[in-house]
Amino acid sequence: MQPSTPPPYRPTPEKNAWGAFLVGFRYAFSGISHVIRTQRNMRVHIAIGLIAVLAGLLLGLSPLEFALLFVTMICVFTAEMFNTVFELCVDLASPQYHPLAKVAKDVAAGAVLVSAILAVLVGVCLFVPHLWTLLFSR
Ligand SMILES: Nc1ncnc2c1ncn2[C@@H]1O[C@H](COP(=O)(O)OP(=O)(O)OP(=O)(O)O)[C@@H](O)[C@H]1O
Repeated sequence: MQPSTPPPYRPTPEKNAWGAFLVGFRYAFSGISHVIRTQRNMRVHIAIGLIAVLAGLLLGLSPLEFALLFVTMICVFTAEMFNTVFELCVDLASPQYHPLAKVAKDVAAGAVLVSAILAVLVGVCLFVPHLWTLLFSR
């Protein structure tokens, strides 16, 4: 028996521009929720981000320092989200083992690692001076 091919994707047309705009948000939130539910690493990134924000509040980071912290956090979150996109696309295109599939997934995972290293470096630059002042200045 021939495997049945799924029907082609046809987006449902929205009645008006506002409807299309709001539906776009719904899809985007559904994507964010999917990554949080399915990716343990994403939950770890969020937890570390929240701890960093809390530490920033306690140590009195400046607005500019907070801006840098938020930019760095979003870099890590988006890297993890794109990593998930690549994993899903690779699994869709190549469910069997393929050397190119391996390279694609490894590079995507490498991008998350690079962004996480950046976050650690930024964290050190932001927090160490404040901790230093707190601990050693009288
Ligand atoms: N189709 C494939 N062909 C070749 N190698 C693959 C394939 N799928 C996965 N791999 C290899 O296995 C590794 C882990 O892949 P997997 O899809 O399990 O990602 P993961 O990092 O474990 O995902 P998650 O973030 O969901 O934990 C990839 O980095 C890649 O080296």
